[in-house]
Amino acid sequence: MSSTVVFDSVRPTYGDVTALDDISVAFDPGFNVVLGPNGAGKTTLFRIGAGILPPDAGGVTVAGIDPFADQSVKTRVGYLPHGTPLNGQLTVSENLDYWGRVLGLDTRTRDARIEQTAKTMAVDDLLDRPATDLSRGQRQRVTIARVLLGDPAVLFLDEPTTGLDPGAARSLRDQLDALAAEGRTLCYSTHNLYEAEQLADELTVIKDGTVAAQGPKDELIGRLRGEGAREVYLESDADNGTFAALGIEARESRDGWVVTLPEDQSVNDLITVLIERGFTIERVQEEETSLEELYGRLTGEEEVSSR
Ligand SMILES: Nc1ncnc2c1ncn2[C@@H]1O[C@H](COP(=O)(O)OP(=O)(O)OP(=O)(O)O)[C@@H](O)[C@H]1O
Repeated sequence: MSSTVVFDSVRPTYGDVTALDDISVAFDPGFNVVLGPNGAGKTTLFRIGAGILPPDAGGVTVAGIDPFADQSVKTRVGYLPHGTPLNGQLTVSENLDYWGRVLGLDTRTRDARIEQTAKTMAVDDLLDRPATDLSRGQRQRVTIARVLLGDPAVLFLDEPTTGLDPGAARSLRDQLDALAAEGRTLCYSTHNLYEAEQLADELTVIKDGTVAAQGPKDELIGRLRGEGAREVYLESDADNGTFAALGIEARESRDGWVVTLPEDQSVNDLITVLIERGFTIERVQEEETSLEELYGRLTGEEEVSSR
């Protein structure tokens, strides 16, 4: 069964604030990274998908079912809110057991799932520790083990690596990557463009309650690369007069030229013209367009990216 999540023209409001403006967007199995400035509407979208916040208009389906009409959503969909607390008075195992009860799992299933998810998230050696003793990274792994208890096909994870040190964040990302590779649908919000670039199969950028862009990560960045003027380094014996005659801005750099290609001109066209005029081209290097640049163009904002 496909575990695709489909939002169809959803419009949630908080009082007179319209958090999302008739958004239609779908998330397929794999790693879906959702980016957007503070207040863009990411958390709101996840809360709707998890069947927690009913929209005022529009609808959502998870694997074809309406999460607001069908209680099986509790085990089909896992939701990790930003800054999820654990009960510090209880051990890790008791926290997981409590959540298993909330999900309605029977004792045998609960025990089996606790053992399995604790292993998956590498917290099996922490089961008897009081939750209050855990480091932030350990706590975050336990909360994700908790989200996995119902064996959900769809996971909404709201900024799960915020506040983790680089090592803890990396190991958590590796574990989440493995979950996506199993065929689950991970919807993952972050403000960290480095991890978005590392993890995403599909990128969605939300701005002011609308979808500014969505697509496979490489395709989105590639699309941007084809837009606007861009710089290309050419190692060539061509001279400035030639570039000027072609109407192309160029400045000398190292053993060649940095040329600014207009939007409507391809590198191949330029190379062809230069070769026709008898010049040699030793090397061509196009500027890489980064996700940071894409994000900046789509949202008009600079995002802080912490590695
Ligand atoms: N409980 C609430 N009551 C009133 N307005 C809210 C509430 N929750 C969110 N909003 C508003 O809805 C909009 C979307 O907020 P949301 O939390 O979904 O954004 P976000 O993209 O997750 O932001 P962040 O990156 O800061 O977590 C914002 O304008 C926010 O102020």
